[in-house]
Amino acid sequence: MSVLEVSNLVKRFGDVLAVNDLSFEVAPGEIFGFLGGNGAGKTTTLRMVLDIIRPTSGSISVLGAAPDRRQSSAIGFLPEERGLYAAMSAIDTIIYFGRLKGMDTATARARGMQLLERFDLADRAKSEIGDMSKGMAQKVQLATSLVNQPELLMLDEPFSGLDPVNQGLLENEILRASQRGAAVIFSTHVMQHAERLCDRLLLLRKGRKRFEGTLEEARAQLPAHIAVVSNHKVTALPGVHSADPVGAPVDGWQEWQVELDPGVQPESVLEHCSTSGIALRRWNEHRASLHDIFVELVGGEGVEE
Ligand SMILES: Nc1ncnc2c1ncn2[C@@H]1O[C@H](COP(=O)(O)OP(=O)(O)OP(=O)(O)O)[C@@H](O)[C@H]1O
Repeated sequence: MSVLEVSNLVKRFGDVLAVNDLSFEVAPGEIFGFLGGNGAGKTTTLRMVLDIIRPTSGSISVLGAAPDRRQSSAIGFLPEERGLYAAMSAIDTIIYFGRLKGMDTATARARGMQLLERFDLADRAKSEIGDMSKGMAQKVQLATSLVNQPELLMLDEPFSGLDPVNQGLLENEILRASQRGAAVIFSTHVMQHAERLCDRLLLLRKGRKRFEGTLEEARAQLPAHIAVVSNHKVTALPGVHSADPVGAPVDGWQEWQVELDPGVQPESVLEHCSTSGIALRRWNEHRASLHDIFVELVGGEGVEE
């Protein structure tokens, strides 16, 4: 059973079609990257899942039921707009959120302390949020979303504002939640995190789904590029879309930059060369990164290096 099922979801704000006929599912234990440029509709979708705003049409099922704030005991959410009570201590903040989600104080305190230890903040448990750095406060807020060991963890831009060490801590927490069986959805503009973590990803463009699948499936949408050195003209090989010579040949050996037809696997061209007796001296595949895929499928806006 899916933890989250979104079907033909539409959200209009006046003239703005923020979410346009969006459908997807997320299974237990799955890490699902929710990617798209600025204004693509990511936050709007997450807010509908949380029942903060209502869809114009379409349906959402969270843990087998329509969104309802009473489900909060099974959900963890890190909002894009961070904000906690400045005058409350870190541990009291986590306990407060744990209580809101139906936990007893002792369990919330024990889990809160475990999380603060993992986040390297145990010695700041009694510090007020207002006295903490932005990144520290963000880790406390992350702890509030994890304290109830949610079955559905939704993190809106969780990496922004964290230094590389804390980004690594966050990656570990995402993996840990998924290993525990939670479905994890996170939105990001930073493709490397999505590339490392996601089992599947969804690319959203102007409210519409542009792609959903694994990273490998996303890669298959783009033509493969290969650098090759051969004593043979490679332009006419089957599966080659274009081949441009690089520099002048040396002793009859020419370097080529080759683009294959979409969907053609580099191995099939390599196999053809070997069975046809075409000699190759060098063969380097350039695998498309998620950054390349994002720029190609969604457009360049809203992607960070
Ligand atoms: N409450 C609202 N009233 C009017 N328009 C809204 C409202 N909330 C969102 N929108 C519009 O809906 C569209 C989608 O916004 P949303 O915040 O969901 O995008 P996003 O993908 O989260 O973007 P970002 O990466 O910039 O956070 C935008 O055009 C935005 O202006």
